[in-house]
Amino acid sequence: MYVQVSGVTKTIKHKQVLDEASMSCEKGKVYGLVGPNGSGKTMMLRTICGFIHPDAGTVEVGGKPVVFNENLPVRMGAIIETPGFIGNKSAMWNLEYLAGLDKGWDLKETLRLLDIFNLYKKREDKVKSYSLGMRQKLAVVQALMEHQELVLLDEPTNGLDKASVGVFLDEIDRQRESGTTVIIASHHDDEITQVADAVYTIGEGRIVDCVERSSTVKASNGEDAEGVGDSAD
Ligand SMILES: Nc1ncnc2c1ncn2[C@@H]1O[C@H](COP(=O)(O)OP(=O)(O)OP(=O)(O)O)[C@@H](O)[C@H]1O
Repeated sequence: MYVQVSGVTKTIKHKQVLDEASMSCEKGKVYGLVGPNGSGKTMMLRTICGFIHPDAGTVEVGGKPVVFNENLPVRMGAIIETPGFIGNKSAMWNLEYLAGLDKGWDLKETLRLLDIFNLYKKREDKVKSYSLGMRQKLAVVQALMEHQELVLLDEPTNGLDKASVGVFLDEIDRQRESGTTVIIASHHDDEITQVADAVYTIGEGRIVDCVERSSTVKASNGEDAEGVGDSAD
């Protein structure tokens, strides 16, 4: 498995935000992560990034352990929480700045992504002049522009118009074809159903279900069961 989260438990300020949560993701597949507000979707993504230190359990990406503040997944792009762009600088400046010295950054790919999301002509405009949806699309461009192996997206279509959602879903298909593993946390079930190879459901910090598009259910504990919608535990 490319991503392996095993029995992660985390308590923050006396609240258990993850409760022995486990999920696994194959390379080159797209996963949905759904669940009610406060169920732990963002916490799960932060755990995979190595942004939180679990009280128990382990995370591995690409066969390497992810350790808080030490070993973070290297080939990873993400939108987690509100994307932080510098408003007084142009979109292009922000993308180049965030790309830093990463050898994976690809100008041609970045311009292609700006183009498909209708931002190409506005790439030299200051980000503070961008609308909410435009900023969100810029964040998607930033998460995808470096040919990452793993992309984690928290509510990536928030604020996007219908046409832009379509462009986004097509782009995720393209990412899958190029071998990227994508995990999308979302409340938009219709979009997730359309694009994901498998959908994990989280409730009160526990992964409670995993439904694969092939209609075979594979529980997070590794057991197989037949039929869509069966519980994972
Ligand atoms: N810094 C924090 N301190 C204490 N509790 C927190 C903190 N951050 C998140 N939580 C709690 O962790 C739980 C999981 O939050 P999380 O943000 O992962 O939920 P979510 O599923 O992403 O929700 P939403 O759909 O609203 O985005 C919630 O109960 C939330 O109140």
